[in-house]
Amino acid sequence: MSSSPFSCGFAIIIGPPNAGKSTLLNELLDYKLSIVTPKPQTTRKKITGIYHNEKCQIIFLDTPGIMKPQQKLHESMLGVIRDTLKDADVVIALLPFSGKKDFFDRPFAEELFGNWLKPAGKPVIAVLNKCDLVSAERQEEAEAFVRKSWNPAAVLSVSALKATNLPQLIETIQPFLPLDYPLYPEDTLSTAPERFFVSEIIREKIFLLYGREVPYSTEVVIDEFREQYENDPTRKDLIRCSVIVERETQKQILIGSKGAALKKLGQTARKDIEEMLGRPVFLELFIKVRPDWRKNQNFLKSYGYH
Ligand SMILES: Nc1nc2c(ncn2[C@@H]2O[C@H](COP(=O)(O)OP(=O)(O)OP(=O)(O)O)[C@@H](O)[C@H]2O)c(=O)[nH]1
Repeated sequence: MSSSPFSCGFAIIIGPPNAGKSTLLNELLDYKLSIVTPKPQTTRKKITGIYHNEKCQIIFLDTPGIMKPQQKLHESMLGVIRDTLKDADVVIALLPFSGKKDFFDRPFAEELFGNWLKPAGKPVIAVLNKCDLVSAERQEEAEAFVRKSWNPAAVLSVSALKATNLPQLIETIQPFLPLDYPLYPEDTLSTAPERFFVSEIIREKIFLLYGREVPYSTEVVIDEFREQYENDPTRKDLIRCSVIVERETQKQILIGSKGAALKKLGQTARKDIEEMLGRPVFLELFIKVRPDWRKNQNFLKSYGYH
């Protein structure tokens, strides 16, 4: 633990799908870094978000939700989580209140603490999210239960959605950060490149605009990102993306009748991309069918999953 007036280090947020990790990160950083949608498993790559205040700098490593490996994509996600755990100074175990009889998914919590966090040997802060769904009494019961069952370094109930107890969360994390100097300049929100956020915005729009199985079968690849506006403000930046799907029927759904759905996707994504970049862009989307890409190791590699 650090007793220095300034501290800095890496925190990993780990929890089940839909626990609220992206919401928490976005709320803490007051900026839309990782995508947030109501469907589980929308976060597929590690994102680094950086929180600053006058006392600390916390470099957050976001992870995909933990789930049973049912297909190759999921195995690769689990690998990302294991690797990210090694880099962390402190672990935020995010358990969402379920609103049901049990406080939260107990078998999952057993597995998380027993199989993942104990072997990793890192200090763990148990953060019980979605506390807006339960009474204060129930929060206290749940906190006591977590302390007794797994004895983490700290336990705290928060609501990422309503921004409840978030300053307390920062204060709880701070003593576990080992460095006494910041690793990044104060205005750095994330080290991930702009093109990563562009693809995340497009993926978010696909999740929001299309129902059924389509979003889960989709990957977005940036083929070209030509920055021309800075040198010549009469020319917009050009972004060419491939939207990869598994089947011809999914391609038809993405395109929609007379291309209407694809047009809407392009328009809504472009608006957010321009807002994020602070400059105008010309966005081109190409839909490509790659049968069963999620089961193919070569495709997974070429899309950045290792
Ligand atoms: N009531 C309530 N809902 C929340 C809270 N935090 C997040 N949610 C909701 O829970 C859902 C999932 O939130 P995300 O932030 O996408 O969850 P995630 O853990 O990043 O999900 P994955 O992408 O599956 O890993 C969304 O509908 C959020 O609005 C909270 O504090 N209270």
